[in-house]
Amino acid sequence: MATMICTVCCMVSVDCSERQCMDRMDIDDNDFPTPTQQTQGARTSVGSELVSPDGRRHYDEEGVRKAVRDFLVAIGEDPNREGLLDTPDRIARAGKELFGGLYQSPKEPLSRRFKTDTDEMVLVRNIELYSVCEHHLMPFLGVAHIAYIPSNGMVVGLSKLARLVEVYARRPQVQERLTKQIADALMEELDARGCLVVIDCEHLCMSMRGIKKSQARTTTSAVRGIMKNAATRAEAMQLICRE
Ligand SMILES: Nc1nc2c(ncn2[C@@H]2O[C@H](COP(=O)(O)OP(=O)(O)OP(=O)(O)O)[C@@H](O)[C@H]2O)c(=O)[nH]1
Ligand SMILES: [Zn+2]
Repeated sequence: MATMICTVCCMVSVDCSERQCMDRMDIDDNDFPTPTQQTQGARTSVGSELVSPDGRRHYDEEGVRKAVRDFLVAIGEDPNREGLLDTPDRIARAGKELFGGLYQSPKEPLSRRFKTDTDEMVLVRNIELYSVCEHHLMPFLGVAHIAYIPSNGMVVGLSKLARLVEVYARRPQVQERLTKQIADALMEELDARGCLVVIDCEHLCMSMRGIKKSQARTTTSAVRGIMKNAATRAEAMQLICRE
């Protein structure tokens, strides 16, 4: 029996259609490991290959497994002890989620537009965000707030804004670039008349190592188009900052 795998969210599921993922392909059930394979030590996962939108790079699961084994040896651990035996494979699979955005395009969430009869501001606040800082490969986490002003009434589903955040957060990142990329995608792919993106995060590389300032929060913003207008920007900021 054929199974559907979504090349957007990588979920193997019939539920995928409910997630409104747009780009799916048929694969064969035999491409997936059996339950037995999944629970064996030092296992090898067989699954969907992640390929970047331009087709130039793919996610090298075996390469990640080898690198993690080498890393464990380098820190003085024994990759063959029981607790670590599956770790290279776990990280190889986790990496597909954490860095899956490298294999997605902002076109995916933003292409399913629909028309409304208003060009007023749309704002989604407190979109949970987990990313990985490119300097230390440690998590940074917090929230994104996205406001935009549609043109000709063309909007996207609200969940697509959160999906857009995922596309750019699931990569080695710096917070400034993440903020800018989201704003640029809204202008280019959604053809918004203006947008404001505000991101507020804790960086674990500042909390659990180095300077160890766990209360520090970093806020970045990017403003584009007619949202640069002082009154419009102030309105958006007021809506974002309300309790
Ligand atoms: N601007 C910016 N800096 C970041 C981000 N994530 C991590 N950093 C910073 O990247 C910098 C890397 O500094 P380096 O001096 O190269 O590395 P380091 O010796 O580990 O630095 P310390 O964290 O100060 O110990 C640190 O100051 C981090 O706080 C980010 O999203 N944006
Ligand atoms: Zn860092």
